[in-house]
Amino acid sequence: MVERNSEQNAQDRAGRPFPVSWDQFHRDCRALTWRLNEVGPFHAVIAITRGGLVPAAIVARELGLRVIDTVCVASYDHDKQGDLKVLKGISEQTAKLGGGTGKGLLIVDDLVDTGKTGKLVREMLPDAHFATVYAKPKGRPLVDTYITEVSQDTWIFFPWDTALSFQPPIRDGAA
Ligand SMILES: O=P(O)(O)OC[C@H]1O[C@H](OP(=O)(O)OP(=O)(O)O)[C@H](O)[C@@H]1O
Ligand code: HPA
Ligand SMILES: [Mg+2]
Repeated sequence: MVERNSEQNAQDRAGRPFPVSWDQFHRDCRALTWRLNEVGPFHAVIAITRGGLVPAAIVARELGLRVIDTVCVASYDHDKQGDLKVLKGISEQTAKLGGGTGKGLLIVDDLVDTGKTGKLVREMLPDAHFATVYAKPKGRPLVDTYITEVSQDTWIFFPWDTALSFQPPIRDGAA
């Protein structure tokens, strides 16, 4: 029997794998921006770190926005969610642009899963527009605009978390 390493077991626990390449991610971010372009204009983009930094850079570039702030939240240790910790909120300057409630601000994250992170940030900025590239059913009601929905038991593997590696043939048990 083939020895399965701990990373493979972690992926099994995480459910159906959905690997996303840089190319695909860029395309999905551009598709998201086409939708957001109909909704704006926005004063600033707020990335939920760290995953939101990548789509926020692409969306900001496409929308011509140069004011970019962050809300720094930590919760997952690989595929296990712990308590949410807000390590940094938005700056006073960005808060002013949003009139204190986030009006005209665009919050961007890579995905919503349970929706816990999105809920926390929405509470901080109730009138902001919340956009994600991917959405799972539990978190989807929190998002104003997203591109691709995946099932709750799917685990999305982002290109910045992965590397090319050998895959066994499908008939030999590859996912
Ligand atoms: O809807 P939820 O169940 O709250 O999960 C979604 C959040 O989880 C991931 O971030 P994570 O906390 O893993 O940090 P990271 O962005 O630094 O990877 C992802 O980037 C979202 O921000
Ligand atoms: N992929 C990567 N990070 C995540 C996910 C996911 O499906 N859900 C919560 N954080
Ligand atoms: Mg995140």
